[in-house]
Amino acid sequence: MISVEEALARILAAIAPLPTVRVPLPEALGLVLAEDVIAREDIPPFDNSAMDGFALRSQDSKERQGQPPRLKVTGTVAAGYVADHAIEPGTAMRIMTGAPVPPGADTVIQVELTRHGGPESDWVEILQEVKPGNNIRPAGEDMRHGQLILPRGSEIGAWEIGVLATLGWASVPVTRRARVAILGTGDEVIEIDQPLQPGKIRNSNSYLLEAAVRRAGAIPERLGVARDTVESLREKFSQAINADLILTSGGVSVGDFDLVKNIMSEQGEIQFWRINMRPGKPVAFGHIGAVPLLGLPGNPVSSAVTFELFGRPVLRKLQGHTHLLKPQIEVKVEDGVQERAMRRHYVRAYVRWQDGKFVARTTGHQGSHIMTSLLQTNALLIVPEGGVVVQPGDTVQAIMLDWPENAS
Ligand SMILES: Nc1nc2c(c(=O)[nH]1)N[C@H]1C(S)=C(S)[C@@H](COP(=O)(O)OP(=O)(O)OC[C@H]3O[C@@H](n4cnc5c(N)ncnc54)[C@H](O)[C@@H]3O)O[C@H]1N2
Ligand code: MOO
Repeated sequence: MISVEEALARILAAIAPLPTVRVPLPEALGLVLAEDVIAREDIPPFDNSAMDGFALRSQDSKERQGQPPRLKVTGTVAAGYVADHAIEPGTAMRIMTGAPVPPGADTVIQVELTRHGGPESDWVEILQEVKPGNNIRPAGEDMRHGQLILPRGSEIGAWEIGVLATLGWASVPVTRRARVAILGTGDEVIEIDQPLQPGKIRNSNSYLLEAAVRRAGAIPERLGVARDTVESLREKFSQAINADLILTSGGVSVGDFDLVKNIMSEQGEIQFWRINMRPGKPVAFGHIGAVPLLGLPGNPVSSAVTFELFGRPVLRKLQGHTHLLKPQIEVKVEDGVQERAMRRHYVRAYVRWQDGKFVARTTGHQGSHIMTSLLQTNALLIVPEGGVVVQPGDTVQAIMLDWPENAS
């Protein structure tokens, strides 16, 4: 049996990022930029007003003999339009937020600091002296033509989409999404819309994995369930040949019908199987032809947990991410973990912030068949190898499943 760290390192070493494609900007959410984004113009593109008010020359805002200066209003510049004349000494123009500053003006005073005769008024009194540049957002203040704005490798979130839209990137070069073939195995496993029969259980793993794959930004394809025969598995694997990753569940342990490993040796190679962890000991990794295959255990909780620990980082690496792993923090375990495991134990828990600390409560019975132990889980507590008991109030490391992956 190898350690979790060694397994992860060996799996990731066998994975390379997928090719680059160009996608429409809205579809780039969650993907990784494949080229540097360099501004091809200044942003803002022109000097513009930060306030609704009046554009004027700052000299004209100075008091005269204790009186506020009174200027002639020569027109209005609305956002989206350009003034058709310049500001001359002693004049001002009404200006709206976002409108280009007219030539001749070097400052803007907000409307609240003026007195005027209404929207059509041809005069305005300036009630406060304003400095040059006041309320003017200069061209290029945000981004300069030629400036590197987002380096390749950046993850595209909603805010990056906003920046790219600002620069007019209607389509974006990204590392493409991974296609993932998902295969259940086992004669006992039936489809979820079938009535239960003696000895049978529903194929929950394929659905859980499909959702988890989609949440990781990849494209899942469920191939159904292979019977416990070499022929059935061969037939299913032949459908997965164009995938970027094959995920199986079940059939990787030592039972008489655990045949996934046999097919891996027949059609590719097994790099390893069995990891010193609970749940999830019989994880297998290798290839079918050139396609990497991650064989997850059949027990549903084992399959869910090992997907988070190995499958998700694989998908992130395939999709060009450099931050692969969820952050770990120290938490205080309110209820403790009494179940002893000789393997490293990943205990499902809910972590909350309370009185200045992270506090965890486990989700109850931790058997690898207890689906309900996955509910209300937002963290995996790491109980070290060797049968360690965690007493109530003890501190352990927790992997925060809902937090974004770390720089690592
Ligand atoms: N003699 C040994 N037996 C077992 C060992 C061992 O070391 N020696 N390891 C146990 C552990 S730990 C695990 S985990 C399981 C993993 O076995 P497999 O990955 O080969 O999975 P199966 O035997 O096919 O199934 C295990 C369990 O999961 C249920 N299952 C399978 N597929 C699905 C599915 N798609 N949806 C829902 N549930 C599924 C299946 O019915 C079994 O109950 O092996 C132990 N045995
Ligand atoms: O590794 Mo198994 O996943 O303990 O149930």
